[in-house]
Amino acid sequence: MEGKNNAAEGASGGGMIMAWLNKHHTIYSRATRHPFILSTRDGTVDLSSFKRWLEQDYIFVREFVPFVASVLLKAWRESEDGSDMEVILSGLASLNDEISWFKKEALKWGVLLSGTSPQKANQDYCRFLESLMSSEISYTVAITAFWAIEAVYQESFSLCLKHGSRTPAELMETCQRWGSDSFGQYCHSLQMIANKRLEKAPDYILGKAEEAFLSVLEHEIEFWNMSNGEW
Ligand SMILES: Cc1ncc(CO)c(N)n1
Repeated sequence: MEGKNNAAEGASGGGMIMAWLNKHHTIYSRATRHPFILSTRDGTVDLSSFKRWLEQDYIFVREFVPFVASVLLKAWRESEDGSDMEVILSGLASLNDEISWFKKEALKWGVLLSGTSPQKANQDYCRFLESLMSSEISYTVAITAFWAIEAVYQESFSLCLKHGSRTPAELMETCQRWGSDSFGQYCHSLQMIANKRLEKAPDYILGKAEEAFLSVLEHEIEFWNMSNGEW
């Protein structure tokens, strides 16, 4: 029988992704416990870093939309499971809300979004996203990268909401956007989809998916570095 395990495995966080998270624990922690996040949690974050992050992430999210659309298209073409599309579509829909949120937040901080250009780390990350949009990249690799991109933000910002954190009140909305339980649920659904695909994937696809996962982590670290003004 096929599909005997998914619910149980997902619930225990098993599968290939859990294996990778263990294997690549060090770099994963560098992406999810970056000094930028730790200083947000401790309330010592430099507000000019936060503003730089806000301005740059707005540019990133606009580029992220066509990437997610490309994953949706691949799901439609390659997945037999109709529920994959619904999860990806919900992600795409929430990006619409997110873009409005960035504009509102920028206004609050006096950050001008119209005249800004992407810094190098952002450009590199966006170029990487573009490479994943190619029709030559399989759904399995694309959904794995998509999960990783969302998971890094979830894991990072949820740290700033944990008991005992001293996140400044004016940064709470940002942390809740990605650190909330509902965003966590969504990431969990993406993880289950990715695991289900990886389970059936041939070795060469597994290799490419692992490589994409690691590239996401490297780009995320560079993105935080850039926000902190270290470039
Ligand atoms: C750089 C970056 N990574 C991940 C996310 C999550 O959507 C984001 N908004 N920005």
